[in-house]
Amino acid sequence: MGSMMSLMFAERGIHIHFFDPSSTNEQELQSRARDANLTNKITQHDDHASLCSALGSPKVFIFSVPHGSVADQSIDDLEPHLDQGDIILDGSNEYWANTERRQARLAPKGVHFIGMGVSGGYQSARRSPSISPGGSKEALDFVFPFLEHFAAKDKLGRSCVAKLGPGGCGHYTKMVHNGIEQGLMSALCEVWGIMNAGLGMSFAEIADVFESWNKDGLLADNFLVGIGVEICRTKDKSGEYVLANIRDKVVQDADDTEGTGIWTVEEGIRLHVPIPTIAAAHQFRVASAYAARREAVQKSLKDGAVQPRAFDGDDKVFDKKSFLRDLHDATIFTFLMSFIQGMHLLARANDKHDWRMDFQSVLQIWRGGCIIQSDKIVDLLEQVYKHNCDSNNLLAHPQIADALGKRFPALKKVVVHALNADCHVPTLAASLEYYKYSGSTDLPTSFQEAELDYFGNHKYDLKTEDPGEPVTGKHHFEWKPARGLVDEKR
Ligand SMILES: NC(=O)C1=CN([C@@H]2O[C@H](COP(=O)(O)OP(=O)(O)OC[C@H]3O[C@@H](n4cnc5c(N)ncnc54)[C@H](OP(=O)(O)O)[C@@H]3O)[C@@H](O)[C@H]2O)C=CC1
Ligand SMILES: O=C(CO)[C@H](O)[C@H](O)COP(=O)(O)O
Repeated sequence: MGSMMSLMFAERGIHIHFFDPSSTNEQELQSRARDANLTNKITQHDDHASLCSALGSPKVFIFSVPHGSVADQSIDDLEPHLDQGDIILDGSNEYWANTERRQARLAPKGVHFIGMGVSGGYQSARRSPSISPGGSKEALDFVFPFLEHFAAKDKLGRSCVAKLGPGGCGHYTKMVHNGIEQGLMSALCEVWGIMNAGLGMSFAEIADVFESWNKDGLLADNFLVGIGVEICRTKDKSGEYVLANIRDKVVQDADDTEGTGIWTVEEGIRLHVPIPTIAAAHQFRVASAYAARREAVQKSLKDGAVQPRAFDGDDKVFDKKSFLRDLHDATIFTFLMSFIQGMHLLARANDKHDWRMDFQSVLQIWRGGCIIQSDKIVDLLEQVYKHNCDSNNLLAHPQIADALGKRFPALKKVVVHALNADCHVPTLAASLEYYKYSGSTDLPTSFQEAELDYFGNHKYDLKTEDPGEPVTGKHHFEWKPARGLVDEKR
């Protein structure tokens, strides 16, 4: 990412000075710079002192490093050379609280630290990524014209960057982006699995379906659907589909390369915001990482493996064309749920930390250059935020209720068929249940509340009372008095 951004800046006239502790990385960037005829715009430095002495004032740095201690180490190394007014833009995927800790560390020196989410993978980093910066107003004002110039542009030519607010809100927004990303990717792989195993469709046929989805309706121009078409069509030199040989193993959470999905789920739990679609997607891919364990379980199953099968039923009963329409609706439903849950989390964090973010700006950042680009879904959400919505409860908005309500029967049909054929639908099913329980006023949790009161005196609300806020109820029933040995002798 770092070398791609360096090339992008250099290509547009900015002289880049860089440092990387790995000589292999340095040589790679030099070689790419030579290929792009940019060597006069890119200068390598062998230590931080040399790097800093080459820069003007204020010095502006961009980090693109693994999350965790690397940024702390880099700050340790830079600190002796930093002056008041210098700005560090951390373009890594970093935990928002680490960003705030670094801001607090550098503030007494008058050095600004901006948590700057960068999205779109290395292809976007090379051309123009989607950028979500958060930090001090002074530093954001200073770098904004520069970021605006380099950020991705949407269809109307507007930049996909905004001054999001103070503290760690920029990295928080990028974290939520990646949580949503996991929800979308899971939904898409689940419907791909249903088409492939359940409906027996070839990769080429699935590509055609994804292509049609990418042209019209709420999935039009969706980035992940678009690259899905190419993935389903790409063959290697031997003429085999590349996808056909890829193991079902997503490891970047399990090996700690990436933390954003983990932090999103943790934040959902910490802030009491239900994000079941995102959490299910995350758990699914974490489970997928343990391929050897899955094989061991499969061997131990007495009745054979639980593997996805072709759907039963003859063609007269099962209309494939109409089922593909249902799959389309189920995908939209689950995509929408990923966005809604992500936005609920952001709204809660925004309230808690008093970041005063503008959610329309967040949506604008996601319009171009990033992985969750879903222009039509963002159009819908933008309308919702324009018209007086409760940002903590988007499901109650009439336009969201309409978009989900009319697709719910299709999602239900897809999940039922998938369950019957043992196809995998963790996020589709989680979205379905979330919809059901979020809109129900008759949950079986009354029984759970009774059990809690029975054994723990946890108290409850009465049905006749106002639904109220999530605070402890006023009522306790003495279901069974606590009795000791003394009581038994009586
Ligand atoms: N890949 C992607 O699609 C995206 C990645 N990101 C984020 O961008 C950041 C970079 O990702 P990516 O480019 O994929 O990862 P890479 O591993 O390719 O790059 C990370 C770079 O940091 C260097 N590094 C490691 N340790 C240190 C250190 N102690 N001091 C200085 N540099 C160090 C690495 O060197 P070495 O190779 O020697 O370890 C490498 O050059 C990450 O935070 C990632 O989450 C954000 C958006 C998209
Ligand atoms: O940040 C990114 C895109 O926006 C990176 O591609 C990242 O590797 C995605 O990781 P994950 O799916 O684990 O969140």
